[in-house]
Amino acid sequence: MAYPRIIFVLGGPGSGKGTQCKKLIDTYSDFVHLSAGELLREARNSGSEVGEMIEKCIMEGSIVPAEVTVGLLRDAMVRNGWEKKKFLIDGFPRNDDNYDVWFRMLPEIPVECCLFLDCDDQVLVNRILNRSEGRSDDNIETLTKRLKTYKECTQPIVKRFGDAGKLASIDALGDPEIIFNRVKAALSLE
Ligand SMILES: Nc1ncnc2c1ncn2[C@@H]1O[C@H](COP(=O)(O)OP(=O)(O)OP(=O)(O)O)[C@@H](O)[C@H]1O
Ligand SMILES: O=c1ccn([C@@H]2O[C@H](COP(=O)(O)O)[C@@H](O)[C@H]2O)c(=O)[nH]1
Ligand SMILES: [Mg+2]
Repeated sequence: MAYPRIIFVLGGPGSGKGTQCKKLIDTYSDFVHLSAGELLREARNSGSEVGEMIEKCIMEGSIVPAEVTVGLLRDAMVRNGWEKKKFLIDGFPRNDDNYDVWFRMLPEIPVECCLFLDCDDQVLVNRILNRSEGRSDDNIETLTKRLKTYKECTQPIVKRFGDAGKLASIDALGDPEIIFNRVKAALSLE
């Protein structure tokens, strides 16, 4: 059986994960972009108890239990055609629980690397507060909590990938096109 290739994409809120993933799928037809946050935003509208729990986590900048998120990611991979694809998993894994449950639920899928977009706090704040996508969590109160969660829970995950020799880290300051050149170089594309 041919398994998909997995590239996790991490970075602070506003570091450009979605922007760079879009550039990758527009350039390379075998890439599929799955944003964990986007899948959760869709799932919160289900009207179920799980939907209410997701809404609470999003507004608190906290992390949804891993079984929920990994289930959504796995279903999305299956919908997209499991085999021979390269999945960009954007905004996941965000904490130890995410990391451990992913490898427990999907042990057979090889993870190629984690692409990490490194960006200053002040730049993150400016980008998020100027984003005009109508996201309910793009306000200073929730953003402050998202940044705290990122530092306390997600940065240690970046370190875990580094310790495993699977981290592709790039400077995410500058023009999106220049950053895209760094992304391609970090992923050995072109
Ligand atoms: N290199 C860049 N320079 C300036 N603005 C940028 C850059 N990259 C992205 N942006 C803008 O910053 C905002 C956040 O970018 P994006 O949505 O890609 O970030 P993200 O990492 O996916 O954030 P989140 O974690 O909140 O989903 C968007 O308005 C985007 O257009
Ligand atoms: O794996 C994940 C991804 C996201 N969340 C929650 O969603 C929001 C928004 O995520 P973005 O990546 O910025 O779109 C995030 O603050 C978390 O509350 C999650 O719990 N788990
Ligand atoms: Mg995003």
